[in-house]
Amino acid sequence: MPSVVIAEAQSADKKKIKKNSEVAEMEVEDNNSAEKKLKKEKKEKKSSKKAKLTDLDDSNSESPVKIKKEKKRKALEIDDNEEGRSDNTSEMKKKIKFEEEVEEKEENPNAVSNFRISPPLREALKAKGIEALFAIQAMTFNTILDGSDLVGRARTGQGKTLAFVLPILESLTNGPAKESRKTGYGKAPSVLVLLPTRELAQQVAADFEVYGGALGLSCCCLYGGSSYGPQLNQLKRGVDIVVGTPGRIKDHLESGNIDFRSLKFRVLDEADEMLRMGFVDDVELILGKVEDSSKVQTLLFSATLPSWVKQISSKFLKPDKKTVDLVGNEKMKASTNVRHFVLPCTASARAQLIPDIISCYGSGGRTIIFAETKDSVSTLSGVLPGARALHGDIQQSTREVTLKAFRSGKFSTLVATDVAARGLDIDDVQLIIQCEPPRDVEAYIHRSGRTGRAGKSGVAVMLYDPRKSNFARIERESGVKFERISAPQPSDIAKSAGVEAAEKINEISDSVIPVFKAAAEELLNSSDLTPTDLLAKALANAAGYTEIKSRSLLTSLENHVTVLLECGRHIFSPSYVYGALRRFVPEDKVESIQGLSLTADGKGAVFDVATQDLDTFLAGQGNAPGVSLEVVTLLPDLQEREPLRGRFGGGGGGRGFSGRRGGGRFSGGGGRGSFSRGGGNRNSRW
Ligand SMILES: Nc1ncnc2c1ncn2[C@@H]1O[C@H](COP(=O)(O)OP(=O)(O)OP(=O)(O)O)[C@@H](O)[C@H]1O
Repeated sequence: MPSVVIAEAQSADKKKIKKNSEVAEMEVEDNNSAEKKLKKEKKEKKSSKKAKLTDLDDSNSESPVKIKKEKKRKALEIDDNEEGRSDNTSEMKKKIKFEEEVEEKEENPNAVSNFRISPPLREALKAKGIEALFAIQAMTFNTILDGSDLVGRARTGQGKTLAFVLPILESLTNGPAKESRKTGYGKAPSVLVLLPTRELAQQVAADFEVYGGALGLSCCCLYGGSSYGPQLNQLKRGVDIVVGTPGRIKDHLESGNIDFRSLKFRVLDEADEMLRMGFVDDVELILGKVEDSSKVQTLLFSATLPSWVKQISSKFLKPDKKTVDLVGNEKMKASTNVRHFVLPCTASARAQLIPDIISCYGSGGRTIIFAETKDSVSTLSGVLPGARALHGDIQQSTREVTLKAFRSGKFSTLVATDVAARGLDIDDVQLIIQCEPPRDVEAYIHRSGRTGRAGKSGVAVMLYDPRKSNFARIERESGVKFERISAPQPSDIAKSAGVEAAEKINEISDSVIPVFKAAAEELLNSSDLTPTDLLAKALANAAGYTEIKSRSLLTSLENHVTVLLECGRHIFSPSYVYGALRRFVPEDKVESIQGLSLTADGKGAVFDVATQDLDTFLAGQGNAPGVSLEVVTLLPDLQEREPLRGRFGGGGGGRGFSGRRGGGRFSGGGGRGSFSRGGGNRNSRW
């Protein structure tokens, strides 16, 4: 049988789901001979987010299409019966309501009412504002409810959690798992969900509590860093669903606190991350504890599917498992609801620059900043006004308080390690800032996926140090086409702050005038400035500005400008530029330039110079025939840099590239070996 994979071609305002057999890397075979590839095209109206569906397998279930046709037929029947009885108002009302329902369903085949979702669950969804399923949910619902193992893949923020929560709950209460499900005091769990981080486990458990609670099902969350007692009590009383992180679940298993004999479902969410975090053995041990896996349905959901997922899925999922892949071979792997920017910035300029990026791109919402190490998270959160830190060394209870406060809007800037990159779903995160390119493309996809969720839009800004970072690989592998931007200039930000301050002046009560008038007159009389200039200063003061500094384009340093050097011939190496500068600029000034980069056309080089040294550079050029220097306000296209090769080594004795790249970015230890989930190493990443 051919493999069946559903891929989604998604654009900002249109989703198209199509069959794509090339994507079938996963060797997922659909052995159902009655498999129907039901292509369903639905014209999009009004807003954009309705997906075109290809039903995977509706051979023995009521498909949305069937339901819709049935309802339409019934509506027409009522129509016929109603002829000549137009005075029967209650019947008429019924008819109108019914027709409205039919219309709604025709308009959106993913309407919740088109699925086998029972009324209490429907109500619970409605209370959360969910009236229709997202594509990944619609495409997996019947498959899961009808008993298949499944690998599900969709971009970040597309609703993978409910894609397994809803059919599992229906199966336990109204579907195949209902009969054999254990009930009563001390019942063993029917569902096990494994997640890589504590925060994620709590988030998924909260969904099970809300929606499972509506059906009378109980859930407990088992994660490290919290006391065993309450978890043990819950397990003893009996729960339907266990959600947790591998380490703690393993501990409970080994202590004999959990019994898997009644298990009906096991779910691996963000399984790639569990392996990356060193949970491989724990995960395999836990999954292996299920004695008869033929009686258990296994589901694996992820936003990214690196090749090793094949191993896990072929080891633990049944051979006739299905795959629903809404990303597939699509070039763009990251969220398409997000605008992706890159901005050159050195580590030392970050703290100055980030508040301005937030002003420009934060849209007044929440911002998450990702830094590579716990140390840099602590440092940055300490210097950014109103920011708080989240990383693996912070006590669990504090982590929970911090996240809760962030969710509830008590503060709006969270600085975190990758502990917050996966799965976290926080409302109104408008902006993601990454302090440097992450080491792998998956991390980029997950970090930037904390915004632009559930159909909303967002912005992701990735900072990079032009001397040592290279984002070409991330761009290539994620399919993201980065928009290159320069640092927001303080003058631009101050301008908009000035407009706001001026607006506020109009709101100030006239009662202040008599009190401040004498001081105002005194100021006018004693100053050489015009009233307008004085008022401008007053506005600056009100907006919190005492001076305006310029910011360079390459390193985003304040009080630096970016200079373009050309010499009428091709420039092959930075050392040539250093050599040229030494002909007319003192050595210490040459040493002080920052971010030297060659232009893409090879005809020039750009570098940042301290504003106070600019005159020395410009005046000196007269002594070097053929060399021209010019301050630029727009960065030209630059040559890409391979950070780890010695291409720019040597530097002609100047402050060359090689000297600065010494320690590399991750001094805490290279490669995957540096991941530590136990904490302790302040340079480690979690
Ligand atoms: N059918 C729906 N209608 C409206 N909102 C929904 C629907 N399904 C899920 N959501 C909301 O969408 C958001 C994202 O869902 P979820 O966290 O499951 O995404 P995800 O695909 O798991 O993302 P990630 O890969 O980042 O973990 C959540 O806030 C969720 O409540």
